[in-house]
Amino acid sequence: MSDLFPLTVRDAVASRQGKRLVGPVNLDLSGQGACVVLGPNGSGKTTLLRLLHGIARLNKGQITWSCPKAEAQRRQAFVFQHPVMLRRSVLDNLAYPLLLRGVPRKSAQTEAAKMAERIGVSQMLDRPARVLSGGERQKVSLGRALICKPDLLFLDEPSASLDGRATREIEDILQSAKSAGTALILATHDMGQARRLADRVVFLLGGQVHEEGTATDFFARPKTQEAAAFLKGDIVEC
Ligand SMILES: Nc1ncnc2c1ncn2[C@@H]1O[C@H](COP(=O)(O)OP(=O)(O)OP(=O)(O)O)[C@@H](O)[C@H]1O
Repeated sequence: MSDLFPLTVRDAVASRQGKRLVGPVNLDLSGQGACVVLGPNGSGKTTLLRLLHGIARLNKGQITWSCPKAEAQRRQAFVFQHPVMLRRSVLDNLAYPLLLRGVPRKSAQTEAAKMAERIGVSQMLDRPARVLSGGERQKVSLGRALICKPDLLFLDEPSASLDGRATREIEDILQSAKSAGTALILATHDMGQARRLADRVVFLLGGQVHEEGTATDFFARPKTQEAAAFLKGDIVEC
């Protein structure tokens, strides 16, 4: 299997109704560890993640992977801020992506039960997924994304509106996915989470990459006034 990374973004622009939402963006990501995308509300974090994953339309520029695009898309998954649960049990929600890939039901359910163990939902396998709490839904959605062993996982605000314990559980799952070799690209407003998970940071302002670098450098020595102000918790306008 060829490499998915590096990911190369050249002069990428997304516009809607005559308004430029993102771009031009230039980025090179190697795919090691977690890249955290930071920026004020409306700076383009969600749009950038969706562009990279191929679920938002690119108006100009190029996004290229080191393997063919269809293969790259098969090797990625996306966890949304508000996960949609299928009208099925927790077990069947977890098994679903494997069924879509042609894995026989019995094997898919065996794998789903193992994943449930890993993400801490094995006591609720038969429960309808739609009655789960926000934190439980987010864990199932993560399990559903990880069950096909993606090389890259996108996450858009994975623990927004979750409490400390649920956030910690989500981060534990992410840390172990990261250790197992899954690259993460994650948008978050939670600066504690960014500091705990990030290996690299991309800081967006007004739809453009304002600053980018290692997490150590970004948090200790931001290069721009705007990033320094953002880290201090000052209001930074897009
Ligand atoms: N389909 C669309 N049509 C028009 N404008 C859009 C569309 N999608 C997003 N936008 C606008 O693009 C800008 C960037 O939105 P985006 O959701 O990517 O930002 P964000 O950084 O993720 O924001 P937040 O932190 O509030 O979630 C915003 O001004 C938003 O209103």
